[in-house]
Amino acid sequence: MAMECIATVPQRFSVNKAKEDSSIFDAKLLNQHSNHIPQQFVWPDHEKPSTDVQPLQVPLIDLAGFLSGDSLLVSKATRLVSEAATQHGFFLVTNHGVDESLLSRAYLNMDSFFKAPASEKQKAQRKWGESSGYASSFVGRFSSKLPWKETLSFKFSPEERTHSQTVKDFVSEKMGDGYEDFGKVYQEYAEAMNTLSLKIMELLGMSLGVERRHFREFFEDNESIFRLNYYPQCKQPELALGTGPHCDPTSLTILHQDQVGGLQVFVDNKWKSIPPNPHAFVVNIGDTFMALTNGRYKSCLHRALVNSERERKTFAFFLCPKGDKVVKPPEELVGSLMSREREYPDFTWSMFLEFTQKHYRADMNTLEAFSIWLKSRRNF
Ligand SMILES: C=C1C[C@]23C[C@H]1CC[C@H]2[C@]1(C)CCC[C@@](C)(C(=O)O)[C@H]1[C@@H]3C(=O)O
Ligand SMILES: O=C(O)CCC(=O)C(=O)O
Ligand SMILES: [Fe+2]
Repeated sequence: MAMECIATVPQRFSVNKAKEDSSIFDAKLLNQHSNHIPQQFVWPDHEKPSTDVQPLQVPLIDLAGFLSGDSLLVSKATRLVSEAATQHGFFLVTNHGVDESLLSRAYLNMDSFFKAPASEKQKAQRKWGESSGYASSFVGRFSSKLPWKETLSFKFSPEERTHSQTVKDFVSEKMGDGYEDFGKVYQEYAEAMNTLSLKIMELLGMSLGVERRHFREFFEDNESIFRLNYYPQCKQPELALGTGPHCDPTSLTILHQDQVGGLQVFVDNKWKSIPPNPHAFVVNIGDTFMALTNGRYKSCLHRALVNSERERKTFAFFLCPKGDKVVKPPEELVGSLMSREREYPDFTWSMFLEFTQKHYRADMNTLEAFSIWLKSRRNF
């Protein structure tokens, strides 16, 4: 069984809520001036990367086959998704309809941003408590176990709902002239992820035996997060982590990884790798969707390693419901039919997101810690 997200002691944010000082983490400087990484980036022994890691057997779902309506292909896709989502929450999607040239433009633009001077990147500096903007290793947000990465995160809502291009507008507002193409390519990428995620929601709905449109309609007016993960080379990769062990608090993650590799999932008490496949997206269930299925589909522990030879780049699209929507499972997944009592309280994504941005560093226990926090607030 995979290590699904369960309860223990919550982690706290560092006391210092001052503006993040991203100048402390400049990997180029760190890599040039020392053979040792700063102590804040060294993880405890029990969390350091392990070496002898086997690949996880993850099903490859043919999305076009599912959408074709061919009954054999539909039943194969729903069976594979149901098995994977029940066990460890990860599956691969191919024949996804996302244009390969869009992917290559997205990788090219990523290089140009993350290789720019810190002063340029800081134009989009993420503010404390905000989920969008540029952040380098979250210096100032956390005081230890810092991830060896820089990130640029955007809020995304479908244009037909907001009548605005949220990603493109963010780039033009924060970065100004010279970033028109940059904003355009990531607006297009986020829109492609939105389309793909709603198709996957149809597949998930059918695999759970609920109405095909149930979850698609729940997420149509989503308020999602699109994040670029840039993992610089690291001189001591055996001591560091690009992204620490966690379950995604969001609903569904659609990840594209470059050819470097480093994503691992904790299944059957062992870390297992998900090797790169340029033609497929890695899809995983998040905490919020686990709650929407009353615990039937699992949000599981995963992490990202770094290496000393090559930088690593990934795109993570985190599908999230509209912030004020109540997250509760459909009747079919609760009560006598399924003989399952409610696993989690009703909540809204905006409260859960605020919990992860202001009170609790997402790890393997986020949803349980949030449930406890919610109950304590509701008792007052
Ligand atoms: C809602 C979110 C919080 C994080 C980004 C999205 C989904 C994944 C979360 C995260 C990646 C889990 C590991 C810790 C974290 C702090 C990180 O390493 O980036 C998390 C993100 C965040 O809080 O910014
Ligand atoms: O970059 C990766 O391989 C995984 C990143 C991740 O899990 C995340 O950003 O939530
Ligand atoms: Fe993740």
